[in-house]
Amino acid sequence: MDPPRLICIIGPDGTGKTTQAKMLIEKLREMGYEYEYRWMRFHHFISLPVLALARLMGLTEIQTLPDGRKIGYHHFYRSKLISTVYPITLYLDMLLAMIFKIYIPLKVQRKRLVCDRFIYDTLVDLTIDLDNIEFDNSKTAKKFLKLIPRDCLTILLIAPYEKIKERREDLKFDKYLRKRIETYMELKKRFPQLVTIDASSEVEKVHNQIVEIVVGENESAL
Ligand SMILES: Nc1ncnc2c1ncn2[C@@H]1O[C@H](COP(=O)(O)OP(=O)(O)OP(=O)(O)O)[C@@H](O)[C@H]1O
Ligand SMILES: Cc1cn([C@H]2C[C@H](O)[C@@H](COP(=O)(O)O)O2)c(=O)[nH]c1=O
Repeated sequence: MDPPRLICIIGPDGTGKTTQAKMLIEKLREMGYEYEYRWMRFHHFISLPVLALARLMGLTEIQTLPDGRKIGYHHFYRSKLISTVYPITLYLDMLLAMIFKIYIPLKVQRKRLVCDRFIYDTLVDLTIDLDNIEFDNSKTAKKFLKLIPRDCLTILLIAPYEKIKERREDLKFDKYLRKRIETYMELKKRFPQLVTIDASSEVEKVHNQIVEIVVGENESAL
């Protein structure tokens, strides 16, 4: 059977999504399937003025790391206005991104796509920004979820905090990494359709597991 035409790899920072998405595209190409890469996080267009306003209101904290890199935190739960308006504008941005980056290529151009991050990651980002663990149950979250095509295969890469910290120096400074991992664990419970892989093993092992899920055990040796 052909692999699904839309494959999404989601999960906390540093779990290997980009690495695995690229390896999967290469493997599928060798098998005769042309897939395109899509990065599906942070589409800010309509939400941009809201982000700017939030910054003016002092709701954005910027942490500068010893090497000069910066990590931004959104404390949007401190403002009723921003915590109401931001998810709606982000939804509209996601809708636009879905139309141009996913629906048209998938349905009109008949392309095959591997996404590095997807709508579930945006729900996790919003859960953290709004400090609302129930966000994925909200009306807005349901609207986001409705954007997901029915035949989409979503693979969640998960790894323990200590493992992720080893891989990416900068992430040990991220104040919300633990909370982010916990939020993905909650997501996994709520959405059993997410295929979860322990991403703490070596790159090739994780890759083989993904290939097995995508093309089925017998065909992966092709
Ligand atoms: N299974 C693995 N074992 C060890 N190191 C890995 C593994 N997968 C990825 N890495 C390394 O971990 C780092 C992060 O990987 P990658 O950028 O693919 O993760 P990511 O989930 O896309 O991260 P982010 O979302 O923060 O961009 C890279 O240096 C990569 O080489
Ligand atoms: C892969 C990719 C990344 N970025 C930027 C956006 C963020 O600042 C970082 C990390 O994003 P990730 O989702 O955690 O990988 O990289 C980008 O602008 N475009 C990309 O294709």
